[in-house]
Amino acid sequence: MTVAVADLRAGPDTTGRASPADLLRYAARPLGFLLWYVRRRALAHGVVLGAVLAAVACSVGTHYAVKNLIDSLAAGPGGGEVWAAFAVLVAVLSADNLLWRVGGWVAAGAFPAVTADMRADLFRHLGGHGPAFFAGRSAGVLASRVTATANASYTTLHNFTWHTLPPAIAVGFAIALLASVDLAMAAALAAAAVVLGLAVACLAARGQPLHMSYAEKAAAVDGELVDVVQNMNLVRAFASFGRERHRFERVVRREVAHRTRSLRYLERLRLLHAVVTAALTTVLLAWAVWLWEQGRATTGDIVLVCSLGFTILHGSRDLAVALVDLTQYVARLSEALATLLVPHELPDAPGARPLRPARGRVTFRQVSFAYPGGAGPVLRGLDLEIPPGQRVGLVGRSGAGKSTVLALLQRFATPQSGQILVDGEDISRVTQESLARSIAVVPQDVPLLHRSILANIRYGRPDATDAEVMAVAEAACCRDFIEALPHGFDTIVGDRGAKLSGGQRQRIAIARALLKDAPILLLDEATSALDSESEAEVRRALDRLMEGRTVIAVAHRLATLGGFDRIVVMHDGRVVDDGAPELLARRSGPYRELLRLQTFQLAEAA
Ligand SMILES: Nc1ncnc2c1ncn2[C@@H]1O[C@H](COP(=O)(O)OP(=O)(O)OP(=O)(O)O)[C@@H](O)[C@H]1O
Repeated sequence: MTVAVADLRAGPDTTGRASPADLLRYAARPLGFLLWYVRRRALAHGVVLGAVLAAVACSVGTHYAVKNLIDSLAAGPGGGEVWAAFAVLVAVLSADNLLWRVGGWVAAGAFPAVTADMRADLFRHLGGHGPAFFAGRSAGVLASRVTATANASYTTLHNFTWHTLPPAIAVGFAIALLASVDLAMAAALAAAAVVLGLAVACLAARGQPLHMSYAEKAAAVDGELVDVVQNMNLVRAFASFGRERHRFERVVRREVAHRTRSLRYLERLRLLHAVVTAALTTVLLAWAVWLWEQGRATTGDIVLVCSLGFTILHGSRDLAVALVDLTQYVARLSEALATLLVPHELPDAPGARPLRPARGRVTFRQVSFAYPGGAGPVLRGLDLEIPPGQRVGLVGRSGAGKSTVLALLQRFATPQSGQILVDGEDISRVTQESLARSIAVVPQDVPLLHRSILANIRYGRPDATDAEVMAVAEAACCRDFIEALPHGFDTIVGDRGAKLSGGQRQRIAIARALLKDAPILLLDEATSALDSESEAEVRRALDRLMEGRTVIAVAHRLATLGGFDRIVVMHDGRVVDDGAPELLARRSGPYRELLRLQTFQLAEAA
């Protein structure tokens, strides 16, 4: 009973979530995908189906009840037959109306709930992808595909239940009833309806590539729009809005042309069906009158034959139109699923365990790595051993592979050979969630969600109390500037923190990392884009954050590594110099060369 009630409930179904493997089975099977979600709410959809079946039976039965009434009237007054026939007609009419409404009421909960389940599962599936997946795709296209899946599923269910199923059942019932009057006529109409239905379905299927290509072009419009909106500052800075407008209009024109081609194909099909239906209706009417002239049918029979004949012909027309529309919705669903249901690049290893609470020892053992499709190896047998609590500055020329070291440690990609260990555990054998909990990152370009400052800091530990959030904000030197904002901690930061300065964003990231309290801290150019005033504040905040943690900091400016225990110089994917900064500065080698170069550049700039 609990299951049955849950089945009728709206909102995402969190009990029977789809695993990535479940979802991927349906990447090329849009109807199977939809059916899978319908089955998860079998009771509700069963009620809708039952109501539609019964309602259509009543609709068709109405014709028979009218024939009965006419025959009773023709027999003349007397007896209670006329009123009995009248009562049957009223009962069938009322049941017809009521059953549609029962179906509508249950469907109003069930269909949106299916789309909620789908969106929840697709969102979860998206979350399992690594950075490489998102780097290669537009955020706008991905977001719009999730919405498109839900919309296409809803319209498919709606169309099937209210526009495809009823005429299909009506045609079946009507042919069965007609057979009680004239078997030959019923057989001929059945044959015509089947041939017509099949012809339209075949032609409709042939239009699938047209609908698919329209769906792709529609997705491209969404992607283009989001890309430009996200980069509006860049567009303005280069005074290129006019150029972007032309580009957008071109993409929209292309989408409109494909949409028109797809719609016109459907219109041609409808026209073909209308012409054939008109011809069949003429034949049917002539046949009915001929039967009456022969005295082989009563007046009521003629009325029944005519109304059932119309039901069959109009039903087959409605069915054809609905089927044609359905192919378009299924094409949209298919296109969206093909974009979204891509296997995860880096799933957890089978039987992966959570990383034990770590102290922060980091080991790279003979790690070699090349990006897929990249120019060649980026890391070549890299060896690096960092004991817990050590502060290491990673330096070297641009392209040496520094950021790649940080990316591999977070398991954004897997090395082709070698091992990366945290506290002695191979990170490819532990769950990615537990690894992420052990590492805090402060990057140069701080990602912030379009939420309040409080929510953004609390992201580091969702169960932190307000007092704990205030404490880390204080330690990260951001309390003063936050409290000076009009809404203080409740200020919404704007898209990706657009309402804050670079230094303010950086300090919020530091507060967030303090709250996370992970043993390993990665700093990726955390102070490179700041002026000296905000850099001093960020430095103070960073010093507090670094206390007692293993730190790996990628830095271009060697001056930002003051107070570090160790410097590792990378060149061409290898470690070429390694030691305490004072030691490296004293002896000739790659570090001293870098130091000399930067001192020279600074002097020149001065
Ligand atoms: N996602 C990627 N796909 C393909 N190649 C990449 C990718 N990311 C980086 N690379 C390449 O790998 C090499 C090393 O890049 P990496 O970003 O690790 O260097 P880096 O030392 O951090 O450089 P910088 O100091 O300029 O940030 C570069 O040649 C770069 O072009």
